Amino acid sequence: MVRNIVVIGGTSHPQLTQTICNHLGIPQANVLLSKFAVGETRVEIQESVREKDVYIIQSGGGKVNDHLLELLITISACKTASAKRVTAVLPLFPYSRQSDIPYKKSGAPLVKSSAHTQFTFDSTPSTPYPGKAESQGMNNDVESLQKSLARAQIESESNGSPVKRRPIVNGGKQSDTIEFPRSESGLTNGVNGDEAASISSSVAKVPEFEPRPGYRQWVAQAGTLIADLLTCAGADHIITMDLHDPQYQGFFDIPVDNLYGRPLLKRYIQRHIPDYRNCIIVSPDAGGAKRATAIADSMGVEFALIHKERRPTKISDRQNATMMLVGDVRDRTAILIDDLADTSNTITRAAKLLKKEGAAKVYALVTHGILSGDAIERINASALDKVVVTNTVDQTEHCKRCPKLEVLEVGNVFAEAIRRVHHGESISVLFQYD
Ligand SMILES: O=P(O)(O)OC[C@H]1O[C@H](OP(=O)(O)OP(=O)(O)O)[C@H](O)[C@@H]1O
Repeated sequence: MVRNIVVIGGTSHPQLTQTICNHLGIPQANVLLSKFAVGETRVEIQESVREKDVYIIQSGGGKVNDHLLELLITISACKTASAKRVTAVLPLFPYSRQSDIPYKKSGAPLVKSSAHTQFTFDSTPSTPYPGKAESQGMNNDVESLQKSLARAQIESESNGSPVKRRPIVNGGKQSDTIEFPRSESGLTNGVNGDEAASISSSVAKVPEFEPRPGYRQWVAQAGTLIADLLTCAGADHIITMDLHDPQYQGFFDIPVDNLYGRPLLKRYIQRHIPDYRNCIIVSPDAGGAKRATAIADSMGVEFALIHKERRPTKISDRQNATMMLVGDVRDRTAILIDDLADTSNTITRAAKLLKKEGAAKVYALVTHGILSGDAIERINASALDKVVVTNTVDQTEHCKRCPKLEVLEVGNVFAEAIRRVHHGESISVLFQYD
């Protein structure tokens, strides 16, 4: 039994809090977590936390925004009640997939631009028009102009930017009408009079902004905000597991302990997958390759990689063409390793591809089984033989609906991390799994 320690469980995962408390040999703290009629979160700490070491267990997944706000208010409540130290224990860290864009402390994205720069929606490369010469560094000949227009169209199609579609000329032969701007001298910019005469001479206008699906210029990346909110609320320390992006730790000014789920996954493979030495570990996307190779290397088994191109639309055979396998899985047991399964599109599509490439069996071992929306139905209907997740997210309801699902317990790992942090011991032993 550890003393002077208080464990508070949020509403996201009561079972995990109970397991952690059982391991620590202490009862959960009395707290009232509810909502006012209007929908606002209400938190009441019903025992003294003065000068105590407080751990608040709250996972992502489910009603993630409600859980996050409840956590922030609980941290603040403990802090104002004079807790000595408050540690937020987030088995699944919310918003951790939204850490892509680095922000300065002042809030602006870390991009270089002069103070007078204004954002415009001009074509890329910039569109020539009367009075405006071709951009620097470009040759003023037809070929370079054609190339730049072609590039602009490819960019427009690949990233959804608001660059207007333009006809492309192939090898000097017009596949469609192409419009070049006329200079005031009567000559088209960069094209002599004869050449200009052979093509349409109407003036190209500066394209106007036309928002359309897929345009992501203003998609907020909330990573920094979430890190700042936790710190502002009063968190002194964060404990989490398998952060989607480990660099996210750098967003915090307080210590972050990112525990690994790999030892649990590795142990499962060794104990439950028949003839595991002949299996092949597969990463379903390039982002998870490091994670998967770490497990493959530690067990001395082979590794394969799937190149995934994410398209947020329905699954179809055509879409599967955007996944490509690098490696040989024929007649082998393939084990997909990933940090999380949310919609489960990634693992189910990967499983389909692996079976198509001749895999005998396909397992998916994932740390965070978020399984939102119709993920369970997708898994049930998929080529996956088994899906193994940890209970960083509550799996009670998922298990009832998914016979392929198996759950590994992480309560003991978090309890041990809490015990070690409380006593000021090293937790690096929890990172080792050989
Ligand atoms: O179950 P799903 O909804 O398909 O999501 C799961 C996938 O999403 C995450 O990667 P992400 O697509 O964010 O790419 P990344 O690994 O390159 O960051 C994660 O690593 C999984 O591969």
